[in-house]
Amino acid sequence: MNKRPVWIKHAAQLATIAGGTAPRIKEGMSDLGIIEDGSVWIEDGEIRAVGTTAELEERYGSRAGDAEIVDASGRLVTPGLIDPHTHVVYGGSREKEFEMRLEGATYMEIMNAGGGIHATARMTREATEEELFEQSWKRLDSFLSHGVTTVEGKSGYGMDLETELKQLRVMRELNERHPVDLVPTFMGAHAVPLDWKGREDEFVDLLIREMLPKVAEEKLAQFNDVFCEVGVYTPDQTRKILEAGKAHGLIPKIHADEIEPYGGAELAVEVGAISAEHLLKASDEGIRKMAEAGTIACLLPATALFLREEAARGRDMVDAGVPVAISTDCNPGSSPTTSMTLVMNLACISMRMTPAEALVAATLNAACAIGMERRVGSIEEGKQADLVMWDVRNYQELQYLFGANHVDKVWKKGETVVSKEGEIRTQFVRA
Ligand SMILES: N=CN[C@@H](CCC(=O)O)C(=O)O
Ligand SMILES: [Zn+2]
Repeated sequence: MNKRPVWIKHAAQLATIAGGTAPRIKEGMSDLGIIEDGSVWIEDGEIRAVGTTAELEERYGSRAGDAEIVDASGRLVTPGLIDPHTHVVYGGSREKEFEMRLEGATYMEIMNAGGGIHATARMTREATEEELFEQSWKRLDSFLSHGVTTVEGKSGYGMDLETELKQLRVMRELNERHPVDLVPTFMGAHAVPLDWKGREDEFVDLLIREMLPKVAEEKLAQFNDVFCEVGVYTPDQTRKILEAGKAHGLIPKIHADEIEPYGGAELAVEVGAISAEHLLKASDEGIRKMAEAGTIACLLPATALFLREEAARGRDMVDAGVPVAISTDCNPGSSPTTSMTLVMNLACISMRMTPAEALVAATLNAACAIGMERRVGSIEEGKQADLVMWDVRNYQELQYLFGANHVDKVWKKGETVVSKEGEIRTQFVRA
């Protein structure tokens, strides 16, 4: 824990996103609570005060000598970004499938032939806990370097009790030892294991009978997710798994309407899911129901890009009143990226969300999608001091200068965990 307070001063724009813990909808998604010449006082890992630099001078000026002072002149400061949907703990890599897809194979063809999720499951089963820990640690470092301070992670590359528990235990240890907060989700129903093909209902029963109770007993997950998709789990099987999870205190999430329209958005509402993920093919009725119920749409535009699919209808969802969050979906098959900045850029470019909406979707609404809204997602007194200073002047520039990493500094619980000062060593000399 940083013993000295940190005083961030003179931010050109401090995007606080302050004002309540409910997910933002409609115009609320454009309200960034910007303070110009903004200032934040951080102490004991918490945000203690937020205001203009002049206001904080009055309150803390006498203590300036005790503090580490950070001059944020000309820069944007935001809450740490939050990634509410990842498959960050996995073994191996699938770059050959990427090539196969470019040569014409589809994602589902590769998976049905025993590749895809099954290939990663084989590599994850073979990996030791130490190997998974080390590989995933590096990915969490990469998230941090992109300004992401909280990440959700799913199991699902085992689909047998032993490997599911192994993935979840690795996540627990990462959460304890890595600065990033890692929020765990059980996803034993990520695919139908190859040796259970044709006996899907029996596998669902096994998952409910053996896996869910063990995961719950060891308190290894907060959420329960299912890949509800044509050729994977039907809506009925999904409902059964999620209802059983609820009885163990696990909150439902659904990979819904990703490849084919399948009533996944409607089912998310019916089972009281906190969020529905993907939604590329969600129906108008599903979107309407999600808006009515306040179910969060977790949209994954980098996945759509990487699979060369049309992105979800982010603009329509925001306009319909659905609370929208965005995420990398970091995984080895459909989105091997850790860049939430790219995801924000794509939210604007592929889904016609505005720069402000994209930032809310990657902070407060993302926090709400994983039940972390009381601790993170905005810059407010009492919240965890997770912040990013960006080398851009305003929030529009962050989305406009796309494809680059503009992170300058990242604080996690008040500690500097990324600092790019002096990283580039060229020297500009005017001719
Ligand atoms: N669609 C299902 N699951 C993951 C992909 C997992 C993989 O291909 O390894 C997703 O969310 O995109
Ligand atoms: Zn996913």
